[in-house]
Amino acid sequence: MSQLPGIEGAKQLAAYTAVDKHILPHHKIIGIGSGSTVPYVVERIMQQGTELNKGRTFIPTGFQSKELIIEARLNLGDVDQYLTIDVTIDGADEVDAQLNCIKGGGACHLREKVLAEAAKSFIIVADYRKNGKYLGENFAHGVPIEVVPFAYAKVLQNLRSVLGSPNASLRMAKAKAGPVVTDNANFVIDAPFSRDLIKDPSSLLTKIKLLTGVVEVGLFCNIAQAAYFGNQDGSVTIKRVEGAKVIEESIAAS
Ligand SMILES: O=C(CO)[C@H](O)[C@H](O)COP(=O)(O)O
Repeated sequence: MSQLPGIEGAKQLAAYTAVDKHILPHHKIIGIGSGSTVPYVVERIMQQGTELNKGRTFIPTGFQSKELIIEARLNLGDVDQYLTIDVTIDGADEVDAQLNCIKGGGACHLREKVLAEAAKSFIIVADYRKNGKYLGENFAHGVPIEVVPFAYAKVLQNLRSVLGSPNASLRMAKAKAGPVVTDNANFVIDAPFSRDLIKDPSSLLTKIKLLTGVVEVGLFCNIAQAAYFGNQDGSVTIKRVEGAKVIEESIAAS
């Protein structure tokens, strides 16, 4: 299905397959996530045709996806107008066996979580590198935590000395002197945790969220209904919730 080589091909494959399965003609309000996989989601949605898309509204998770929606000439909305979204499709930095995710590599996880929770179905698209058994297995940068700027030093201290993340650090900008500033004018801390501390991500999420000054945590627990991973051989691995279980299946390369 994908004509692109390597990792880009894997991202495109995941995105195209997820759109084909989850963005159906009757879906009118659609959440668009952030990152480098999501442009392929928008590409595939556009391939569904102008006629279908003119009756739809697309809600972005941040500046990047807003630009994608505008450039594609799709109808733009916001989550304060549409409290219920039919489907949100987004990327992830890592997904575990239970479909818990680390998100926020692009510092958009506050809006991403609002749109994920507002959606009747929240679907992840990623390349094979993000498909793990437990969180922190491959993604070593840590859990992204959005904080209000004036509280960042205190949150850092608490993460290091109370919650057991000695290497927690303020995310610094690459082409600007100073910290990364989110779309909500906040800072981001990246907090790596040992396997022992992250093995119950819901409990860790609660502890981090209770620190005063924390706005949102990039741990998405029990929110995703399915994750699509494009593989190097052109196949797609799908993990999806069925009842109380997560089922894993594969679509062979076409
Ligand atoms: O959470 C995110 C942004 O905050 C992204 O969805 C995540 O970083 C994955 O991005 P990519 O598709 O580039 O791997």
